[in-house]
Amino acid sequence: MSETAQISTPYPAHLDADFPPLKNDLILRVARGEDVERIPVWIMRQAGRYLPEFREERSKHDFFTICRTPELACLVTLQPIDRYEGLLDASIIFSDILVVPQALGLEVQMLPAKGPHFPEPLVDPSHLARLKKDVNVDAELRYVFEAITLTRQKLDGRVPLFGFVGAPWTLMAYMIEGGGSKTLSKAKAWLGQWPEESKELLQRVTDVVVDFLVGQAKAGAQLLQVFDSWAGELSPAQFNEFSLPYIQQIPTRVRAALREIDPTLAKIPMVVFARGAHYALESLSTPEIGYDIISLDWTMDPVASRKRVGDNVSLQGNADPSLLYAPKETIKKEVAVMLEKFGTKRRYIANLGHGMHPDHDPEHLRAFLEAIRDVSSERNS
Ligand SMILES: Cc1c2[nH]c(c1CCC(=O)O)Cc1[nH]c(c(CCC(=O)O)c1C)Cc1[nH]c(c(CCC(=O)O)c1C)Cc1[nH]c(c(C)c1CCC(=O)O)C2
Repeated sequence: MSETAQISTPYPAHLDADFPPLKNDLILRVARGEDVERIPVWIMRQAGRYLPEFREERSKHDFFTICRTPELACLVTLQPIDRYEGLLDASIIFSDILVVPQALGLEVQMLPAKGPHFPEPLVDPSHLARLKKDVNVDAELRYVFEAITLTRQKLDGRVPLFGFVGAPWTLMAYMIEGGGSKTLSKAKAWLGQWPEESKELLQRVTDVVVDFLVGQAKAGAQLLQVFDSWAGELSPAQFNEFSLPYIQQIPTRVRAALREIDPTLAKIPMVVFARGAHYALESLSTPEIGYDIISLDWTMDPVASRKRVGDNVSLQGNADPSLLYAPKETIKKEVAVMLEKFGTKRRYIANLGHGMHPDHDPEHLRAFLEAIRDVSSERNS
Protein backbone atom coordinates (compact mmCIF):
# COMPACT_ATOMS: atom_id res chain seq x y z
CA MET A 1 0.00 0.00 0.00
CA SER A 2 1.31 3.45 -0.83
CA GLU A 3 1.86 5.96 1.94
CA THR A 4 -0.94 8.24 0.73
CA ALA A 5 -3.44 5.38 0.72
CA GLN A 6 -2.56 4.67 4.34
CA ILE A 7 -2.92 8.28 5.36
CA SER A 8 -6.39 8.58 3.86
CA THR A 9 -7.89 5.62 5.73
CA PRO A 10 -10.53 7.07 8.07
CA TYR A 11 -9.31 8.01 11.50
CA PRO A 12 -10.86 5.53 13.95
CA ALA A 13 -13.61 6.63 16.37
CA HIS A 14 -12.62 6.78 20.04
CA LEU A 15 -15.28 6.53 22.74
CA ASP A 16 -15.07 7.45 26.44
CA ALA A 17 -14.23 3.85 27.34
CA ASP A 18 -11.00 4.11 25.30
CA PHE A 19 -9.63 6.83 27.60
CA PRO A 20 -8.76 7.16 31.31
CA PRO A 21 -11.85 7.99 33.43
CA LEU A 22 -12.62 11.68 33.85
CA LYS A 23 -11.93 13.01 37.35
CA ASN A 24 -13.25 16.56 36.88
CA ASP A 25 -16.51 16.86 34.92
CA LEU A 26 -17.59 20.30 36.25
CA ILE A 27 -17.63 21.93 32.82
CA LEU A 28 -19.64 19.08 31.27
CA ARG A 29 -22.16 19.35 34.10
CA VAL A 30 -22.51 23.08 33.46
CA ALA A 31 -23.08 22.38 29.77
CA ARG A 32 -25.92 20.00 30.72
CA GLY A 33 -27.47 22.61 33.04
CA GLU A 34 -26.72 20.71 36.26
CA ASP A 35 -25.83 22.38 39.56
CA VAL A 36 -22.15 22.62 40.48
CA GLU A 37 -20.33 23.05 43.78
CA ARG A 38 -17.99 25.64 42.22
CA ILE A 39 -17.66 27.44 38.90
CA PRO A 40 -15.41 25.81 36.31
CA VAL A 41 -12.88 28.02 34.53
CA TRP A 42 -10.62 27.79 31.50
CA ILE A 43 -8.93 30.54 29.47
CA MET A 44 -8.86 31.25 25.75
CA ARG A 45 -5.22 31.05 24.57
CA GLN A 46 -4.26 29.43 27.87
CA ALA A 47 -1.33 27.83 26.06
CA GLY A 48 0.72 30.59 24.48
CA ARG A 49 3.41 33.19 24.58
CA TYR A 50 2.70 34.59 28.04
CA LEU A 51 4.13 31.29 29.36
CA PRO A 52 7.96 31.09 29.46
CA GLU A 53 7.76 27.31 28.93
CA PHE A 54 5.80 27.93 25.70
CA ARG A 55 8.31 30.54 24.46
CA GLU A 56 11.09 28.03 25.15
CA GLU A 57 9.39 25.39 22.94
CA ARG A 58 8.50 28.02 20.34
CA SER A 59 12.16 29.12 20.10
CA LYS A 60 12.96 25.60 18.88
CA HIS A 61 10.09 25.09 16.40
CA ASP A 62 8.03 26.96 13.86
CA PHE A 63 4.41 27.60 14.98
CA PHE A 64 2.80 25.23 12.47
CA THR A 65 5.44 22.56 13.17
CA ILE A 66 4.16 22.51 16.74
CA CYS A 67 0.57 22.22 15.45
CA ARG A 68 1.51 19.40 13.05
CA THR A 69 3.56 17.32 15.50
CA PRO A 70 1.18 15.54 17.90
CA GLU A 71 3.83 15.14 20.63
CA LEU A 72 4.64 18.88 20.55
CA ALA A 73 1.00 19.98 20.34
CA CYS A 74 0.27 17.70 23.31
CA LEU A 75 3.24 19.05 25.27
CA VAL A 76 2.19 22.71 24.95
CA THR A 77 -1.50 21.90 25.55
CA LEU A 78 -0.50 20.41 28.90
CA GLN A 79 1.79 23.29 29.95
CA PRO A 80 -0.96 25.45 31.56
CA ILE A 81 -2.67 22.35 33.00
CA ASP A 82 0.57 21.36 34.76
CA ARG A 83 1.52 24.89 35.82
CA TYR A 84 -1.93 25.68 37.26
CA GLU A 85 -2.58 22.14 38.53
CA GLY A 86 -6.05 21.96 40.04
CA LEU A 87 -7.00 25.51 39.01
CA LEU A 88 -8.07 24.96 35.37
CA ASP A 89 -11.16 22.90 34.59
CA ALA A 90 -10.59 22.32 30.86
CA SER A 91 -7.79 22.09 28.32
CA ILE A 92 -7.94 23.17 24.67
CA ILE A 93 -5.95 21.41 22.00
CA PHE A 94 -3.02 23.48 20.75
CA SER A 95 -3.69 24.31 17.10
CA ASP A 96 -5.00 27.27 15.11
CA ILE A 97 -8.18 28.20 13.26
CA LEU A 98 -6.04 28.68 10.13
CA VAL A 99 -5.35 24.98 9.65
CA VAL A 100 -8.67 24.90 7.75
CA PRO A 101 -7.55 27.36 5.02
CA GLN A 102 -4.38 25.25 4.80
CA ALA A 103 -6.48 22.11 4.28
CA LEU A 104 -8.31 23.98 1.51
CA GLY A 105 -4.96 24.46 -0.21
CA LEU A 106 -3.85 27.97 0.86
CA GLU A 107 -0.41 28.60 2.28
CA VAL A 108 -0.36 30.23 5.72
CA GLN A 109 2.77 31.31 7.60
CA MET A 110 3.05 32.55 11.18
CA LEU A 111 5.40 35.54 11.15
CA PRO A 112 7.17 36.48 14.38
CA ALA A 113 5.56 39.60 15.92
CA LYS A 114 3.20 39.98 12.92
CA GLY A 115 0.91 36.96 13.22
CA PRO A 116 -0.67 34.99 10.38
CA HIS A 117 0.31 35.72 6.78
CA PHE A 118 -1.13 34.30 3.54
CA PRO A 119 1.40 34.90 0.72
CA GLU A 120 -1.38 34.45 -1.85
CA PRO A 121 -4.77 35.43 -0.43
CA LEU A 122 -8.02 35.18 -2.41
CA VAL A 123 -8.23 38.44 -4.38
CA ASP A 124 -11.41 37.94 -6.41
CA PRO A 125 -13.88 35.09 -7.10
CA SER A 126 -11.73 33.65 -9.91
CA HIS A 127 -9.40 32.56 -7.08
CA LEU A 128 -12.03 30.19 -5.68
CA ALA A 129 -10.72 27.79 -8.34
CA ARG A 130 -7.48 27.61 -6.36
CA LEU A 131 -9.26 25.97 -3.42
CA LYS A 132 -9.32 22.19 -3.19
CA LYS A 133 -12.68 20.55 -3.89
CA ASP A 134 -13.79 17.57 -1.79
CA VAL A 135 -11.17 18.11 0.88
CA ASN A 136 -10.23 14.83 2.56
CA VAL A 137 -10.27 16.13 6.12
CA ASP A 138 -9.21 12.76 7.53
CA ALA A 139 -6.00 12.99 5.52
CA GLU A 140 -5.33 16.75 5.63
CA LEU A 141 -6.01 17.32 9.32
CA ARG A 142 -5.21 13.90 10.71
CA TYR A 143 -2.35 15.45 12.70
CA VAL A 144 -4.93 17.39 14.78
CA PHE A 145 -6.89 14.20 15.42
CA GLU A 146 -3.71 12.40 16.51
CA ALA A 147 -2.79 15.31 18.78
CA ILE A 148 -6.27 15.17 20.37
CA THR A 149 -6.16 11.41 20.97
CA LEU A 150 -2.66 11.60 22.44
CA THR A 151 -3.52 14.60 24.64
CA ARG A 152 -6.69 12.99 25.96
CA GLN A 153 -4.58 9.97 26.99
CA LYS A 154 -1.88 12.14 28.58
CA LEU A 155 -4.40 14.28 30.44
CA ASP A 156 -5.23 11.08 32.31
CA GLY A 157 -8.75 12.34 33.04
CA ARG A 158 -7.59 15.44 34.93
CA VAL A 159 -9.84 17.79 32.90
CA PRO A 160 -11.89 17.56 29.68
CA LEU A 161 -10.35 18.52 26.33
CA PHE A 162 -11.80 21.11 23.94
CA GLY A 163 -11.54 20.88 20.17
CA PHE A 164 -12.24 24.01 18.11
CA VAL A 165 -12.65 25.63 14.69
CA GLY A 166 -12.88 29.11 13.24
CA ALA A 167 -16.36 30.12 12.10
CA PRO A 168 -16.86 30.34 8.32
CA TRP A 169 -17.03 34.17 8.21
CA THR A 170 -13.84 34.62 10.28
CA LEU A 171 -11.99 32.09 8.09
CA MET A 172 -13.26 33.73 4.90
CA ALA A 173 -12.05 37.09 6.21
CA TYR A 174 -8.52 35.73 6.82
CA MET A 175 -8.43 34.01 3.42
CA ILE A 176 -9.20 37.32 1.68
CA GLU A 177 -7.33 39.79 3.91
CA GLY A 178 -4.29 37.53 3.98
CA GLY A 179 -3.69 38.28 7.66
CA GLY A 180 -4.76 40.62 10.41
CA SER A 181 -6.57 43.81 9.40
CA LYS A 182 -8.08 46.80 11.18
CA THR A 183 -11.03 47.32 8.84
CA LEU A 184 -11.51 44.01 6.97
CA SER A 185 -12.18 46.22 3.96
CA LYS A 186 -11.19 43.59 1.39
CA ALA A 187 -13.29 40.83 2.92
CA LYS A 188 -16.24 43.16 3.42
CA ALA A 189 -15.91 44.42 -0.15
CA TRP A 190 -16.48 40.81 -1.30
CA LEU A 191 -19.83 40.73 0.56
CA GLY A 192 -21.08 43.78 -1.33
CA GLN A 193 -19.48 43.14 -4.72
CA TRP A 194 -19.80 39.37 -4.93
CA PRO A 195 -22.50 38.17 -2.49
CA GLU A 196 -23.20 34.89 -4.32
CA GLU A 197 -19.53 33.97 -4.62
CA SER A 198 -19.03 34.95 -0.96
CA LYS A 199 -21.79 32.49 -0.05
CA GLU A 200 -20.19 29.79 -2.17
CA LEU A 201 -16.92 30.33 -0.30
CA LEU A 202 -18.68 30.35 3.08
CA GLN A 203 -20.47 27.10 2.24
CA ARG A 204 -17.28 25.40 1.13
CA VAL A 205 -15.54 26.45 4.33
CA THR A 206 -18.56 25.29 6.38
CA ASP A 207 -18.42 21.82 4.82
CA VAL A 208 -14.77 21.42 5.85
CA VAL A 209 -15.42 22.88 9.32
CA VAL A 210 -18.24 20.35 9.91
CA ASP A 211 -16.06 17.38 8.90
CA PHE A 212 -13.23 18.76 10.99
CA LEU A 213 -15.37 19.02 14.15
CA VAL A 214 -16.76 15.51 13.59
CA GLY A 215 -13.18 14.26 13.32
CA GLN A 216 -12.14 16.08 16.50
CA ALA A 217 -15.05 14.57 18.48
CA LYS A 218 -14.20 11.09 17.09
CA ALA A 219 -10.59 11.62 18.09
CA GLY A 220 -11.55 12.31 21.71
CA ALA A 221 -12.46 16.01 22.07
CA GLN A 222 -15.08 16.38 24.85
CA LEU A 223 -16.38 19.88 23.98
CA LEU A 224 -16.21 21.89 20.75
CA GLN A 225 -15.90 25.68 20.39
CA VAL A 226 -16.59 27.74 17.25
CA PHE A 227 -14.61 31.03 17.17
CA ASP A 228 -16.23 33.82 15.14
CA SER A 229 -13.56 36.30 16.21
CA TRP A 230 -14.48 38.81 13.52
CA ALA A 231 -18.26 38.62 13.79
CA GLY A 232 -18.33 42.12 15.30
CA GLU A 233 -17.08 43.71 12.09
CA LEU A 234 -20.41 42.85 10.44
CA SER A 235 -23.62 44.86 10.68
CA PRO A 236 -26.59 42.93 12.13
CA ALA A 237 -27.97 42.49 8.59
CA GLN A 238 -24.62 41.28 7.25
CA PHE A 239 -24.23 38.90 10.19
CA ASN A 240 -27.68 37.45 9.50
CA GLU A 241 -26.81 36.95 5.84
CA PHE A 242 -23.14 35.93 5.89
CA SER A 243 -22.34 34.47 9.29
CA LEU A 244 -25.39 33.12 11.10
CA PRO A 245 -26.66 30.78 8.31
CA TYR A 246 -23.31 28.95 8.35
CA ILE A 247 -22.76 28.99 12.13
CA GLN A 248 -26.23 27.52 12.53
CA GLN A 249 -25.60 24.57 10.22
CA ILE A 250 -22.75 23.37 12.40
CA PRO A 251 -24.34 21.77 15.51
CA THR A 252 -27.08 19.90 13.62
CA ARG A 253 -24.75 18.57 10.95
CA VAL A 254 -21.98 17.65 13.39
CA ARG A 255 -24.40 15.82 15.70
CA ALA A 256 -26.10 13.98 12.82
CA ALA A 257 -22.75 12.68 11.59
CA LEU A 258 -21.67 11.69 15.11
CA ARG A 259 -24.97 9.92 15.79
CA GLU A 260 -24.26 7.61 12.86
CA ILE A 261 -21.00 6.58 14.52
CA ASP A 262 -22.21 6.37 18.13
CA PRO A 263 -25.14 8.14 19.86
CA THR A 264 -23.02 9.06 22.91
CA LEU A 265 -20.65 11.09 20.69
CA ALA A 266 -23.58 13.22 19.43
CA LYS A 267 -24.12 14.62 22.95
CA ILE A 268 -20.89 16.61 22.82
CA PRO A 269 -21.44 20.16 24.17
CA MET A 270 -20.86 22.94 21.65
CA VAL A 271 -19.87 26.56 22.32
CA VAL A 272 -20.17 29.57 20.05
CA PHE A 273 -18.08 32.73 20.50
CA ALA A 274 -19.20 35.52 18.16
CA ARG A 275 -16.94 38.29 19.37
CA GLY A 276 -18.50 41.75 19.12
CA ALA A 277 -21.84 40.47 17.78
CA HIS A 278 -23.89 41.73 20.73
CA TYR A 279 -26.97 41.99 18.50
CA ALA A 280 -26.84 38.24 17.74
CA LEU A 281 -27.22 36.91 21.28
CA GLU A 282 -30.88 35.89 20.87
CA SER A 283 -30.41 34.26 17.46
CA LEU A 284 -27.35 32.28 18.58
CA SER A 285 -29.03 30.90 21.68
CA THR A 286 -32.19 29.36 20.20
CA PRO A 287 -32.60 25.64 20.96
CA GLU A 288 -33.15 24.93 17.25
CA ILE A 289 -29.56 25.93 16.48
CA GLY A 290 -28.27 23.75 19.28
CA TYR A 291 -25.31 25.50 20.93
CA ASP A 292 -25.19 24.59 24.63
CA ILE A 293 -22.88 27.43 25.64
CA ILE A 294 -22.63 31.04 24.45
CA SER A 295 -19.28 32.71 25.05
CA LEU A 296 -19.47 36.45 25.74
CA ASP A 297 -16.83 39.10 25.14
CA TRP A 298 -16.16 41.67 27.87
CA THR A 299 -18.38 44.35 26.38
CA MET A 300 -21.50 42.36 27.30
CA ASP A 301 -23.25 42.83 30.63
CA PRO A 302 -23.77 39.42 32.34
CA VAL A 303 -27.17 40.24 33.84
CA ALA A 304 -28.60 41.73 30.65
CA SER A 305 -27.16 38.84 28.60
CA ARG A 306 -28.75 36.23 30.86
CA LYS A 307 -32.13 37.94 30.52
CA ARG A 308 -31.80 37.92 26.76
CA VAL A 309 -30.84 34.24 26.37
CA GLY A 310 -33.18 32.72 28.99
CA ASP A 311 -32.30 29.75 31.20
CA ASN A 312 -31.69 27.01 28.68
CA VAL A 313 -28.12 27.79 27.64
CA SER A 314 -24.94 28.25 29.62
CA LEU A 315 -22.88 31.43 29.41
CA GLN A 316 -19.09 31.63 29.29
CA GLY A 317 -16.78 34.58 29.86
CA ASN A 318 -16.26 37.43 30.10
CA ALA A 319 -13.59 39.34 32.06
CA ASP A 320 -11.74 41.99 30.08
CA PRO A 321 -8.33 40.41 29.35
CA SER A 322 -6.76 43.71 30.46
CA LEU A 323 -7.98 43.03 34.00
CA LEU A 324 -4.91 40.76 34.27
CA TYR A 325 -2.66 43.86 34.16
CA ALA A 326 -4.26 45.12 37.38
CA PRO A 327 -2.92 44.39 40.89
CA LYS A 328 -3.95 40.99 42.28
CA GLU A 329 -6.30 42.60 44.83
CA THR A 330 -8.19 44.34 42.01
CA ILE A 331 -8.40 41.07 40.08
CA LYS A 332 -9.96 39.40 43.09
CA LYS A 333 -12.51 42.19 43.56
CA GLU A 334 -13.52 42.21 39.90
CA VAL A 335 -13.89 38.42 39.89
CA ALA A 336 -16.27 38.66 42.85
CA VAL A 337 -18.39 41.20 40.94
CA MET A 338 -18.38 39.04 37.80
CA LEU A 339 -19.45 35.91 39.70
CA GLU A 340 -22.13 37.83 41.55
CA LYS A 341 -23.58 38.90 38.21
CA PHE A 342 -23.40 35.51 36.46
CA GLY A 343 -24.35 33.47 39.54
CA THR A 344 -22.32 30.54 40.84
CA LYS A 345 -24.64 27.54 40.94
CA ARG A 346 -25.38 26.62 37.34
CA ARG A 347 -25.11 27.48 33.65
CA TYR A 348 -21.91 29.51 33.94
CA ILE A 349 -18.27 28.88 32.94
CA ALA A 350 -15.71 31.51 33.89
CA ASN A 351 -13.25 32.69 31.22
CA LEU A 352 -11.87 35.91 29.82
CA GLY A 353 -13.87 37.78 27.18
CA HIS A 354 -11.07 37.02 24.69
CA GLY A 355 -7.62 35.41 24.78
CA MET A 356 -4.48 35.87 26.88
CA HIS A 357 -2.05 38.58 25.73
CA PRO A 358 1.64 37.74 25.27
CA ASP A 359 2.65 40.30 27.93
CA HIS A 360 0.33 39.00 30.66
CA ASP A 361 2.02 37.92 33.88
CA PRO A 362 1.34 34.20 34.52
CA GLU A 363 1.07 34.92 38.24
CA HIS A 364 -1.78 37.36 37.61
CA LEU A 365 -3.61 34.63 35.73
CA ARG A 366 -3.06 32.42 38.78
CA ALA A 367 -4.66 35.12 40.96
CA PHE A 368 -7.67 35.20 38.58
CA LEU A 369 -8.05 31.40 38.66
CA GLU A 370 -7.70 31.23 42.45
CA ALA A 371 -10.29 33.96 42.87
CA ILE A 372 -12.79 32.05 40.70
CA ARG A 373 -12.26 28.91 42.78
CA ASP A 374 -12.33 30.67 46.19
CA VAL A 375 -15.23 33.03 45.57
CA SER A 376 -17.46 30.44 43.92
CA SER A 377 -16.76 27.67 46.48
CA GLU A 378 -17.44 30.11 49.29
CA ARG A 379 -20.70 31.37 47.78
CA ASN A 380 -21.91 27.81 47.16
CA SER A 381 -21.00 26.40 50.59
C1 LIG B 1 -8.42 34.58 15.30
C2 LIG B 1 -7.77 33.31 15.79
C3 LIG B 1 -6.52 32.77 15.33
N1 LIG B 1 -6.30 31.60 16.03
C4 LIG B 1 -7.32 31.39 16.92
C5 LIG B 1 -8.27 32.42 16.75
C6 LIG B 1 -9.60 32.49 17.46
C7 LIG B 1 -9.47 33.02 18.81
C8 LIG B 1 -9.14 34.48 18.88
O1 LIG B 1 -9.95 35.28 18.39
O2 LIG B 1 -8.08 34.79 19.42
C9 LIG B 1 -7.50 30.25 17.82
C10 LIG B 1 -6.33 29.73 18.55
N2 LIG B 1 -4.98 29.96 18.33
C11 LIG B 1 -4.25 29.27 19.22
C12 LIG B 1 -5.12 28.51 20.02
C13 LIG B 1 -4.57 27.47 20.97
C14 LIG B 1 -5.27 26.97 22.06
C15 LIG B 1 -5.38 27.89 23.25
O3 LIG B 1 -6.34 28.68 23.29
O4 LIG B 1 -4.55 27.76 24.19
C16 LIG B 1 -6.43 28.83 19.63
C17 LIG B 1 -7.75 28.35 20.23
C18 LIG B 1 -2.78 29.27 19.35
C19 LIG B 1 -2.03 30.42 18.84
N3 LIG B 1 -2.23 31.09 17.66
C20 LIG B 1 -1.26 32.05 17.52
C21 LIG B 1 -0.37 32.01 18.64
C22 LIG B 1 0.88 32.85 18.85
C23 LIG B 1 1.81 32.70 17.69
C24 LIG B 1 3.21 32.34 17.98
O5 LIG B 1 3.52 31.52 18.87
O6 LIG B 1 4.04 32.87 17.23
C25 LIG B 1 -0.86 30.99 19.47
C26 LIG B 1 -0.26 30.52 20.76
C27 LIG B 1 -1.11 32.96 16.35
C28 LIG B 1 -2.34 33.54 15.78
N4 LIG B 1 -3.37 32.84 15.27
C29 LIG B 1 -4.35 33.73 14.86
C30 LIG B 1 -3.89 35.04 15.13
C31 LIG B 1 -4.66 36.31 14.85
C32 LIG B 1 -2.61 34.93 15.67
C33 LIG B 1 -1.69 36.06 15.99
C34 LIG B 1 -2.07 36.78 17.19
C35 LIG B 1 -1.24 36.32 18.33
O7 LIG B 1 -0.04 36.14 18.11
O8 LIG B 1 -1.78 36.16 19.44
C36 LIG B 1 -5.64 33.32 14.28
